[in-house]
Amino acid sequence: MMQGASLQRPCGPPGCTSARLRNGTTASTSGRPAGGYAPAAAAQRCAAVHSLGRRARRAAAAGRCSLVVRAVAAPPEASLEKGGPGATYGGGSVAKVPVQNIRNFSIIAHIDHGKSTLADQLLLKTGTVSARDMVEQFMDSNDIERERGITIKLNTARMKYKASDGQLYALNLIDTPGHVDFTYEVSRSLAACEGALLVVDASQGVEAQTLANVWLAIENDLEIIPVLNKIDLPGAEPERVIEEIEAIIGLDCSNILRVSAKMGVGIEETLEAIVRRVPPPRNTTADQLRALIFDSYYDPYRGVVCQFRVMDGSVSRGDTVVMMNTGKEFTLDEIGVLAPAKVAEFTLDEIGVLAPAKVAVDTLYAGESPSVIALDGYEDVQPMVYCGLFPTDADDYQNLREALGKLQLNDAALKFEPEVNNAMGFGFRCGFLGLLHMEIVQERLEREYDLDLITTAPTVVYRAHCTDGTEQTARSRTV
Ligand SMILES: Nc1nc2c(ncn2[C@@H]2O[C@H](COP(=O)(O)OP(=O)(O)OP(=O)(O)O)[C@@H](O)[C@H]2O)c(=O)[nH]1
Repeated sequence: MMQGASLQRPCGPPGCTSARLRNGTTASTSGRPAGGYAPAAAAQRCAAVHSLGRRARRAAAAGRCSLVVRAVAAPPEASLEKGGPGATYGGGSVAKVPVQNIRNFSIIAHIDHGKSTLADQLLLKTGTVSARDMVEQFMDSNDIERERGITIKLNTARMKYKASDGQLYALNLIDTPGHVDFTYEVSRSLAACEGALLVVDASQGVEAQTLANVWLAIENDLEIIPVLNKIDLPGAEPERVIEEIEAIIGLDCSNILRVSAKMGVGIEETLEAIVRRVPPPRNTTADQLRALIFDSYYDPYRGVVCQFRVMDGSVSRGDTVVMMNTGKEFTLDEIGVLAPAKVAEFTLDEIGVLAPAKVAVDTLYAGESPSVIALDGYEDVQPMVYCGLFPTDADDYQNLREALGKLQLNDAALKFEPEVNNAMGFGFRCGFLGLLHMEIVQERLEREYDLDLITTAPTVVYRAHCTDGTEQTARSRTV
């Protein structure tokens, strides 16, 4: 380590073989790459990470709006040129997209009403994913999502679309889960958008999560575009469902979109509706940076990667940003947008990302002023179901602690605290939003972090209002 130079933080994740110093130089660090990768592979990877920076710097100066990123190794042909307030697309084609041509939207619905299938069609229609590369539920990248056919995490993708007005638009999409246990993911997604496609199954009509998600969208002041999906089903009753939407939700359905995501019907109309009805983000490029982190995850190569929406100002690689809640400062090593899967388009313009930080949700800002007002965050979630998680091998206790910490970055609804049990030793008492959430967390810990776990029977907490006017809480034996 160089004398007199304080280590700011690793430029990559644990295992990356270099680190950035406060004096701007890069120094080598020793140690094996995380995850058991050979040092050569890590070094190669690290070089790819650094190479992204140049593109980011050129591109991001303009930025406004939006979603995220996961730093993806840019394909060699990805080009970012011309700078300025516009988007530049990879794959050789370069096009500018001014702020007024950006649309940030979510897809919300009750479980299984067809959100992910519709997202697939939008990706196909816009050419973001080729027909050859397309697989069902393309955006559900997690193995568990694929196996179970459900979405458990919000997923983002950026698409370019040439609308009927001849202009090119950048459409930033967030696909959300439908199951009630993952509602927290939906609320976070909606905070980063101006509009939402409300998908309703034409054979089932308005369901519990349709309503719950609509209220969330209304709370966030979003433009809601109703979409009647599965019109191809023999049991579809479009007219009855339209009446239901109007009566129960109060949405005007005179221009409702009639779609069959499965058969690819009504997709062009949906894209046009997004362009015409979802308002563009406000142009605040000249303001001081404020960005809302709506998701994050742990990458073994890069450390913590944050997905954020720039609400005001712009962001560039190399900027120093501050996490409002913790007051911690970070330098942005990489920024970019998330093309679904780690392929193709890698653009780094109006969108930004990535700061290593131990937060799942926070406001970022840059500059001197301590008077920056925090963006509305998210409500703190209250777990509904609890269970104890204990490693079968006591030596894995520390690994379990680390795994829970990393998983929590990607799942802000997960709560945990240490617990000691006479029979099982040291472990954690964990809180979940429901039984499915509990099952998924358990499965992710076992699969993604290679842990063998013993799980105690789930319990819920009751709050009893006693006749003497007191209030008591009690834990049920099992759910
Ligand atoms: N017939 C028909 N089936 C559809 C259509 N759209 C989706 N489906 C089917 O409905 C099922 C659920 O679709 P998904 O896209 O996974 O639903 P989802 O809303 O994303 O589900 P969650 O994310 O788990 O809430 C799948 O079997 C799809 O093939 C459609 O337009 N017509």
